[in-house]
Amino acid sequence: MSNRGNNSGSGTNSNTNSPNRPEWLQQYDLIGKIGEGTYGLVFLAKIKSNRSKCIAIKKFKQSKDGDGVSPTAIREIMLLREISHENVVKLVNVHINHIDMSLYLAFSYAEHDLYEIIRHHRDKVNQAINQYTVKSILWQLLNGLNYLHSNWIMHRDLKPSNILVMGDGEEQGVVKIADFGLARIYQAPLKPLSDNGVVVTIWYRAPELLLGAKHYTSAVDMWAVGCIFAELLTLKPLFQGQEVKATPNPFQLDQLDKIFKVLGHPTVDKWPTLAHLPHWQTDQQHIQGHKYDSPGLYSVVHLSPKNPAYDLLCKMLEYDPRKRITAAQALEHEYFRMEPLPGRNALVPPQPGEKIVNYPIRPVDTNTDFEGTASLQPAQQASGNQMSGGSHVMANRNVQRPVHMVGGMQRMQQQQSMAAYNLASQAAGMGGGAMNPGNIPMQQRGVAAQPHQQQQQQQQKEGPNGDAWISATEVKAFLREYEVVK
Ligand SMILES: Nc1ncnc2c1ncn2[C@@H]1O[C@H](COP(=O)(O)OP(=O)(O)OP(=O)(O)O)[C@@H](O)[C@H]1O
Repeated sequence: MSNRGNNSGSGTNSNTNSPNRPEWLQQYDLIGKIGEGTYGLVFLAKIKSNRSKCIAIKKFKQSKDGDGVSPTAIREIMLLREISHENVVKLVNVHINHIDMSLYLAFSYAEHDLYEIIRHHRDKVNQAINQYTVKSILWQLLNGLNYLHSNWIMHRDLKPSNILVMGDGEEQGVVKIADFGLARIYQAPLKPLSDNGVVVTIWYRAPELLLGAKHYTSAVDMWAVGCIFAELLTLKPLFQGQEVKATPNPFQLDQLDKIFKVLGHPTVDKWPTLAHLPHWQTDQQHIQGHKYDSPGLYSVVHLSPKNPAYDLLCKMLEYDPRKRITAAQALEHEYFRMEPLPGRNALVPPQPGEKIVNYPIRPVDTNTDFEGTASLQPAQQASGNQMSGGSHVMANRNVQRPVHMVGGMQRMQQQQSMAAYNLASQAAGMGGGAMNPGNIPMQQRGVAAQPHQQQQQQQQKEGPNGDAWISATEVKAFLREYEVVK
């Protein structure tokens, strides 16, 4: 068993303990880079005091103005710290390096994500994901989303790489939504289409967004869930539009074209507010003249129109956002009451004796440190992955690993059990993690100069490298002050 969490290998990034590292970093062993997104890099680290615990640290790039973290970002982060639900990834710590005002968010670590799981089935094993796993993933995704939506948090960028699945351990096979609310930290209504080479996908984007809706709702997330559901069934993205880059315009002709080809062109009859959308006119010029010979969604996803899975999918892909099914309604759908019933461990094999799928663990680039630069030391073995000295471990994407069973079948046998599970998850509620003592960055955009004494206090509390903890009390004080001076 090559569980990253249980491995005590010494594969840490050599720069972790360098004297130039921020003080807070001393509590982690930085293993290496695991990914890169629009807003920054994601790293795998272990907590020194508990080396069985892995953590994913997301380093955010500087904001466009290069002047640090905005008050809005601080607000959002405080909110994210209050979020606690089994199907939502936990934000465990927040760090700011005062030297360059870079922001680091530490999340609990998940070994798998849907992007890799789907890719594995499509490209490696050439076999559909079993029904039980699809249903369990979907149920947990909806459960997490229902919690976020009930707390007025929209994700706005749901896609397979943001849906994490826990690897070996007590939480094996539990689905966690990642990356929620982060777009707002950078005050972007929608993520940029392309920013320094990282491709941002529009495949999961709802039609109202593509048509320029300014006031959109949590229904945009349900559209994305529909697209992900279809992809779990077919292993292919449902609407694979060609992105038009270098424009802030949300109107994405090809993406809309791909959607209309499958679902037919929307009509004002079925979606009355359609005509008010800013790009409806543009759509008229480019698309409305087209005749779409819609093949029907069922033929694309290979489901019978009578199948409850198909019914649920159609309700998620309803054009009119006001008619689109909500997460709470979807959880009540007949699909989840039929065998196989969904369960907490989405990765357990459907039937005893059935083939277990060995999903690869995340590849780690141990040569990249927090600055995104190569470390001076050759890479070492970080976990179950065999890492060759000095070489990039990303090549190890295909390392196979057995998926181990925890406590045998953990499926919910009855609908009541799932309801109980739901309640238990909800009971975790807005627990609110304890805040760390310390300081907050005061050099905020648009904020009047801080009183001298306050600045001095801040300097005293900072670590030698300008790093600081965010404390709830001080952030609140800061926000109050900001509101006064605004
Ligand atoms: N908590 C986590 N545990 C393990 N891996 C994670 C975690 N959070 C993110 N990742 C992984 O890190 C990679 C990069 O994530 P990130 O969210 O930065 O980018 P993205 O989702 O691919 O793109 P974007 O930021 O543009 O939406 C992804 O493969 C993602 O699955």
